[in-house]
Amino acid sequence: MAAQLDGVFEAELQKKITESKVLVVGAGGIGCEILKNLVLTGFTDIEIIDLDTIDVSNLNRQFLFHKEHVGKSKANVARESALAFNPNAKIKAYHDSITTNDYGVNFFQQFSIVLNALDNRAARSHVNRLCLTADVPLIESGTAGYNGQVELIKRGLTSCYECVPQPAQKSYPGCTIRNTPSEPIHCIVWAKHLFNQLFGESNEDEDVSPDTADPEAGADVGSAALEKEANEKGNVDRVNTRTWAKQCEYDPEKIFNKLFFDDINYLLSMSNLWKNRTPPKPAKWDAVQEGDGEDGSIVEDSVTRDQKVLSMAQTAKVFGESIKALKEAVGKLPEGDHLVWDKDDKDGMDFVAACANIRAQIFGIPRKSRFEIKSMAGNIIPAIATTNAITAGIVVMRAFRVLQQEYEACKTVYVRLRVNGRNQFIVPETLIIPPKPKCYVCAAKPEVVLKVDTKKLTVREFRDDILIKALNMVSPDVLLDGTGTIVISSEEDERDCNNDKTLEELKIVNGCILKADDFLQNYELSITVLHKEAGREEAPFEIVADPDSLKPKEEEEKKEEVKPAAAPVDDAQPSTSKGLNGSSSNGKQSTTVNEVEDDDDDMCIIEDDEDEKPSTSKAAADAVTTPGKSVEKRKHAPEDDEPANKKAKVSSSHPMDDDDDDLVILD
Ligand SMILES: Nc1ncnc2c1ncn2[C@@H]1O[C@H](COP(=O)(O)OP(=O)(O)OP(=O)(O)O)[C@@H](O)[C@H]1O
Ligand SMILES: [Zn+2]
Repeated sequence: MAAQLDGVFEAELQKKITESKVLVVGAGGIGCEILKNLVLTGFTDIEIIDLDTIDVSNLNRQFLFHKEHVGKSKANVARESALAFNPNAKIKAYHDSITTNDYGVNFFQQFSIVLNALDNRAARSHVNRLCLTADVPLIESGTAGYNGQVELIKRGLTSCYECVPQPAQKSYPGCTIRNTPSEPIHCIVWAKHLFNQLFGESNEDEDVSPDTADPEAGADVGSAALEKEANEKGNVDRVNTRTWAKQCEYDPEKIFNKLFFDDINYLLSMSNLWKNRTPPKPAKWDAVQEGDGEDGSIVEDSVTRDQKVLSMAQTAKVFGESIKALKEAVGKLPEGDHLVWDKDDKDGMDFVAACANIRAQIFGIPRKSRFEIKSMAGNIIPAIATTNAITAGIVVMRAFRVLQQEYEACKTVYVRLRVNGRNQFIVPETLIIPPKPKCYVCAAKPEVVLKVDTKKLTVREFRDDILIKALNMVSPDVLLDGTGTIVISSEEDERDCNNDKTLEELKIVNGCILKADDFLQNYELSITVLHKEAGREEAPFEIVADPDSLKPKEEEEKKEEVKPAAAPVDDAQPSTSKGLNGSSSNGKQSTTVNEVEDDDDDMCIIEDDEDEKPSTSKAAADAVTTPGKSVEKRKHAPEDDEPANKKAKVSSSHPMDDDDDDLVILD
């Protein structure tokens, strides 16, 4: 590699590049560029993960992929193509989602640096949290059209991805969507919801039926209308939309007439809604088919079909065809499974475009071409290959700085379409933005690492033996981070059904993070779970924590002052993995704990080095205390036990004016 030639990079950087191990998350527009840059600059130990397969629409900018790769795993093909640049590189590809439990804290800890090239918040937040917990620097990047951004996220130094809440995606009031649409986007959102009701994962909030609770309609107007209609016709049995559609075998005519005639008539009966609005005009399948003199021919040419606003008769045909195709697709799935709407899936897109346009016509809203609807439905801002390339270039330049621990040079960078007053189109922030003290993700809060056999420990044992007995909580609530699943609730009975399940059964496995909150004591803990198979002789759990950050058990505090210190663990054993154990409620004790005279101790806490707060499993433990006590520290960390990767201190007084970040500041 050119970059490995002497003189291209300074020797020290070259060495760091060769020795580092990098994870790239996402092999799309930015990910492909990053991978190529890494390989060309001499990185040789790289892992890349992407859950997706290659789509034709990716080929214009994701240049590691070609026509023959369509349908194949992005991560695998990106690996193969990048190896052509440097066959000596070691690249491991995962065709998987980074959010699955296989990629926990242990997985992240192997890397010197993580480079995000993702396209969604959920995955970004997930990687953000894992990198913070694993204390691995993360370079986050993103582009939207001509704009790009590269940002370093480093625990304790910079703000994290979630320090500032991301603006919520625009949402529309349910009543507007269900009852009174006035813009094309309202009809598009309704059509996407309808897709989910009929074929996808239905969600009560996304019901597409007229909304009788609309405050504008006035009390009971809707339900009165419904009763009247039901009495007259005897057929308005509002069963679940999917059940109803299945019952009528997804007959396009019946679905059309229900959605666009019956439901619209029903809306009309809510007369308050139309006092100051143009009322909708119900449409009947037969009448629309006839086309009222319109062109009703099927448009074969896909470009025209995409770009032209079709006639209503043509739209009705697309509606019918797409329902047939989607019915077939859903029929092939196992019972209970559902389709997922994707703008790139022809039938799903046809269905949404057709339904949105039919509804728009009924409400007197301008109809749109399929192409326009696709952009709006997929929230699409066209991806620009050059922005991705520039952004990925900055990502890798930032990676060099991080490897050299020159964090203060890693200010966030923005890529812009037009130059600013200083003639820059690649614009760095003036400061490193520090963590937000109240950030619920990265603000320093007590962290605990729990090593436990997740296949055996039950939720009840976790609550009673670990949270209550060992960590001194009183009435904890516990959430699984990332998914938000409630594992333990302080509300009586709310989650009792979980009690006899193992942690693994609740998807709490290696690397998961639990947020435990005991609001009675204003006591919050972040618990990183590490799975360990406990041998018969071993205690079932082990906790690594900074005892200063744990709440003492108040009444016991005094009583235990005279209690003997913890087990005489050999001072030369600073390891977290030896000799410091807990015991389960069944009273089985580990060998080490047996040495404690007063062996009603449930566990020993391994305390992190004070300077290394907030603690992580990475920090070497250096003292032992007994549980429940307000922590008598026995400091015995020999100097050479300091973790090698102690945080680099960042000097805020570092003179920035001579910043030689040659790539980024273009004056
Ligand atoms: N949870 C995840 N785990 C792994 N990869 C992910 C995850 N979420 C998203 N990705 C990947 O991140 C990449 C983001 O790339 P990009 O923004 O170019 O998206 P794209 O889907 O390739 O393009 P477009 O959205 O413009 O059609 C995609 O390849 C996507 O599959
Ligand atoms: Zn934060």
